[in-house]
Amino acid sequence: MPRFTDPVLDAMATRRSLAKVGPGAPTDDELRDLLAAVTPVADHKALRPWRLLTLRGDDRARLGEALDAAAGTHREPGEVNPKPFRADLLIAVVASPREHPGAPVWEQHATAAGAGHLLELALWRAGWGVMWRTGLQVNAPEVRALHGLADHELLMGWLYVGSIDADLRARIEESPRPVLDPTPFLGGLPA
Ligand SMILES: Cc1cc2nc3c(=O)[nH]c(=O)nc-3n(C[C@H](O)[C@H](O)[C@H](O)COP(=O)(O)O)c2cc1C
Repeated sequence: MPRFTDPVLDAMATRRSLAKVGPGAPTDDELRDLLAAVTPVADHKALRPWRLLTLRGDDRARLGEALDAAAGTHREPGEVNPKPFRADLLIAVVASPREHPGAPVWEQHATAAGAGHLLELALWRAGWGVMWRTGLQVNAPEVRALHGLADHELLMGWLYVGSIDADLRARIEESPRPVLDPTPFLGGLPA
């Protein structure tokens, strides 16, 4: 793949999700610093229709219990749902739209999704491995209640964040994935 000389375009072109990440995660202070690169997300009427929640430590066991309750999964005593433990930090991306005559809810969801994507890229550039995950129970009542969502809010999933082994990172950067054919993505108005 031809590499972009512009570092932002290069980061966008070479980012990839990592299903397996190692221990460690950015602190809330580090996240706040990265948010300076996220808050400029395109936002019709500047409604700021999103917020983030960090889940660490035992929060992940609580998430596992909520997911199990939502799915009707029963486990043996002492057994926990392992899925939320795939990373030390989960960042819940919450769309938090409001009624506005000039910016319908779908546009506000688009802004929240944009914030999630920018944060994913910012974390990647800061050296962290990230994967955005949802699952069938993402907006189940038990899961929504755990996150304290209001009725109008939507949980857009969690960014699973952890460390990347230096060798893996080097391998990824040395062998970027093939570029997708841009043709299907670009068109004009039908005649
Ligand atoms: C909103 C959203 C939810 C996603 N949920 C899942 C998921 O639950 N499980 C999964 O394997 N991938 C999920 N993905 C896809 C991965 O995050 C990732 O984009 C995909 O594996 C492709 O990898 P790439 O980002 O390196 O191209 C989701 C992506 C988005 C944007």
